[in-house]
Amino acid sequence: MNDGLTRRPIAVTMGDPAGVGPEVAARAWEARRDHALPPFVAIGDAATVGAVWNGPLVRVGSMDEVAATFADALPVWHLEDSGPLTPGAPTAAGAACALHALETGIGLTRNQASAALVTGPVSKHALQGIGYTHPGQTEFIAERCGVTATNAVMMLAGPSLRVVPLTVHIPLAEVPERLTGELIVAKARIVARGLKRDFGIEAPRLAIAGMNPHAGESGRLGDEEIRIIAPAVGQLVAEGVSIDGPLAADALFAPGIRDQYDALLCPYHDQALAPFKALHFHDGVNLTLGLPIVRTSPDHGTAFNIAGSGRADPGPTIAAIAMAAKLAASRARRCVPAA
Ligand SMILES: NC(=O)C1=CN([C@@H]2O[C@H](COP(=O)(O)OP(=O)(O)OC[C@H]3O[C@@H](n4cnc5c(N)ncnc54)[C@H](O)[C@@H]3O)[C@@H](O)[C@H]2O)C=CC1
Ligand SMILES: NCC(=O)COP(=O)(O)O
Repeated sequence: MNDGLTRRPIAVTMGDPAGVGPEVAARAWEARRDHALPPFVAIGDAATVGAVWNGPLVRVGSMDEVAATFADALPVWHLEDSGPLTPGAPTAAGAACALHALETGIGLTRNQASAALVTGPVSKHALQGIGYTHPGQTEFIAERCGVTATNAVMMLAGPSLRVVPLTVHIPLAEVPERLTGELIVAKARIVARGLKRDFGIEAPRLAIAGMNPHAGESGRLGDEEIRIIAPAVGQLVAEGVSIDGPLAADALFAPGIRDQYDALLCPYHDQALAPFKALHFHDGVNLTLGLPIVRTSPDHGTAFNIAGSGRADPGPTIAAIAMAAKLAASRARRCVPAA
């Protein structure tokens, strides 16, 4: 990474102040040399880091300051006092701070002050309590970038597996009506493009899981595979996308089968994320394809049950920062336009 664009620091939001976000950001900084992490700035309430971590931190207000201080202290872009803090006990003021941090991180990355955005874990429930209407951070970032929610594609990526939930934060009962051919085609195209542009895979191989047991058993166990998934696969193949399926989801994740593909597309959230976390809970990254900016996130939530106890593993945050830097460098090398 030796050009001006990739030397820009990375913006890391700390998420909900009562969650593990502040401590994993701080512990990622501690691991900066071991993992060759680029300079990054933690965005949120500086007091929340101080409450759970004894290391050196410095308040900054510009990316030049981040670059100048990162070697010796964790740079913190302090936004506001988020009120009395009890780790594990979210508050409305904390949710407001998390949202402010997200807005700030998006702004810094959209205007190219930072090379990439890494978002810390938020409580969707706490955010909704202050009027936030998006299902997650992905859709909010997409909206701020002028991208529709369908075209902002969640991917979970680890060293040995990439998965894409085609529907995300909706009740399971709504999956059959929300899983449409248009959705599958739109997301699969973005995944294929993202694997090429961000991961350098020239001919990506995709597979899509069936929604029902045994991929519907020829219609006996459900007909979404016949009505919706197979025609979408046919359209994608006709367009030149390499995609197999619908395949029985239980076997798709078996070693030797999953390894044949660069990404596995799954009709619903847990179908993708449960096997992914079984393999990559400690080094998995959530990233968003289809955006004009690079955005990654650790693959876990606020972990209120262990916040402040020192037990939170910073591994996923370290992986998210490292992947953000890699993707930003890859886009800079390829001179990918901001669109
Ligand atoms: N990217 C994001 O902002 C995400 C936010 N969430 C939100 O987080 C909240 C809690 O969700 P949960 O389903 O309980 O998931 P969670 O990931 O917060 O916790 C699930 C289990 O994993 C453990 N865990 C999580 N991160 C860990 C870490 N770094 N080291 C060690 N153990 C860890 C927790 O202690 C808990 O036992 C919800 O409000 C949810 O919306 C959930 C997933 C992602
Ligand atoms: N389960 C993944 C998750 O909750 C991440 O959502 P987002 O906040 O990144 O949209």
